[in-house]
Amino acid sequence: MVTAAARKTVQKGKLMDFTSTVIVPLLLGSLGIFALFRLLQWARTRAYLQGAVVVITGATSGLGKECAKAFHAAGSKVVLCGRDSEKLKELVQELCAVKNHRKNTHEPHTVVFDLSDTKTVVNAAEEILRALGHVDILINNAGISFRGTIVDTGLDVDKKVMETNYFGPIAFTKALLPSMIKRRQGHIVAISSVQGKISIPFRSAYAASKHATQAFFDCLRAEVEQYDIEVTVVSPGYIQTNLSLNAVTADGSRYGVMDKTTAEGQTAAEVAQVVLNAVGQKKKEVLVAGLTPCLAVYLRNLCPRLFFTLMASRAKKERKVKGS
Ligand SMILES: NC(=O)C1=CN([C@@H]2O[C@H](COP(=O)(O)OP(=O)(O)OC[C@H]3O[C@@H](n4cnc5c(N)ncnc54)[C@H](OP(=O)(O)O)[C@@H]3O)[C@@H](O)[C@H]2O)C=CC1
Ligand SMILES: CCCCCCCCCCCCCCCC(=O)OCC(=O)COP(=O)(O)O
Repeated sequence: MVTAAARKTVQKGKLMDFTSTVIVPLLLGSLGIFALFRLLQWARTRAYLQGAVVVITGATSGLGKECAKAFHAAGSKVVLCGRDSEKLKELVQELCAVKNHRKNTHEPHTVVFDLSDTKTVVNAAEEILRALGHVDILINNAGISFRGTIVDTGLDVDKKVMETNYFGPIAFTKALLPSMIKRRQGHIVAISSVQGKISIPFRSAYAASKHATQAFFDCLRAEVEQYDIEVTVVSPGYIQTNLSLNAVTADGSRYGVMDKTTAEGQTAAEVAQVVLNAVGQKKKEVLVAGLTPCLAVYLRNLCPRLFFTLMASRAKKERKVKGS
């Protein structure tokens, strides 16, 4: 007669057998496949970026500066664009100082121009093509933000934000696109924002420019697929940069406040790494934000009425705080 204790021992033994013959090999196998997949992804990204000509706008600070460091370290030939030649020179020195420790890095190029002046944008694109022959990856990163009520904001301010965040980047993209089409090769990145997908009060010009960016680059992606040109739209949430400090206000003056949300955002280096991986993996779009902004994006699409109510109450609260 088999006792209950003996039956239990047999069952335990079978379970251990099953664990060691099925579950453990399955787990190890999955882990191995995952590690191999990540290794292949890493190797593909490295091969894609090594020696690639990568043009980055707004390289003088924040996310653009960190992208410059990340792509330079990955072995790309970075072309740093900005308005301030001194800041660009300092960045080149910083990158070249790191170069001594790393193989396969290239001396960065710099191009000085203002994105809000379309003529200089086209000249800059020509200058880059003359100097380097082609562009593999264009990262449209530069931008400014805005704080103000719609009723108080002059149209010149709306235009300034649109010129910098929308018309400048699209003019630059259009100027470089024919050479990419000719080579049937290229990758265009637009740094948009969560506010390219949802609009929050007192950011009208900024949210409008980012919605326009999203729309333009979505159209572009579809139109250039036949030439094997990639388009990646990156939509970050708050990043610890000078964006809010440099934001323009209703009368065109500088906002000059480091918002708490910005100060508590992700680091620019973290987001730059996400941009680099998204490029390497040829992602079509990436939302790089915390849970609340991501939920807000879904809410806007799935339950717009609730989203609009939340935004109206946010506007009311913000007005009360400012006493206006
Ligand atoms: N910080 C955040 O919370 C978020 C930022 N983003 C986006 O990230 C991008 C980078 O911004 P971020 O790094 O945060 O902000 P920063 O203010 O730190 O950097 C903005 C960059 O854009 C450049 N720039 C501004 N205006 C012009 C112009 N007219 N012509 C040429 N360059 C110009 C600035 O140059 P200069 O040094 O000369 O001023 C600077 O290099 C922007 O597109 C922004 O909308 C998206 C989501 C969140
Ligand atoms: C089911 C629960 C849903 C919860 C939804 C709550 C909705 C709350 C709104 C949250 C708004 C988040 C806004 C995020 C905006 C953002 O990340 O923008 C990034 C920027 O571009 C920052 O620029 P700014 O100049 O505005 O600092």
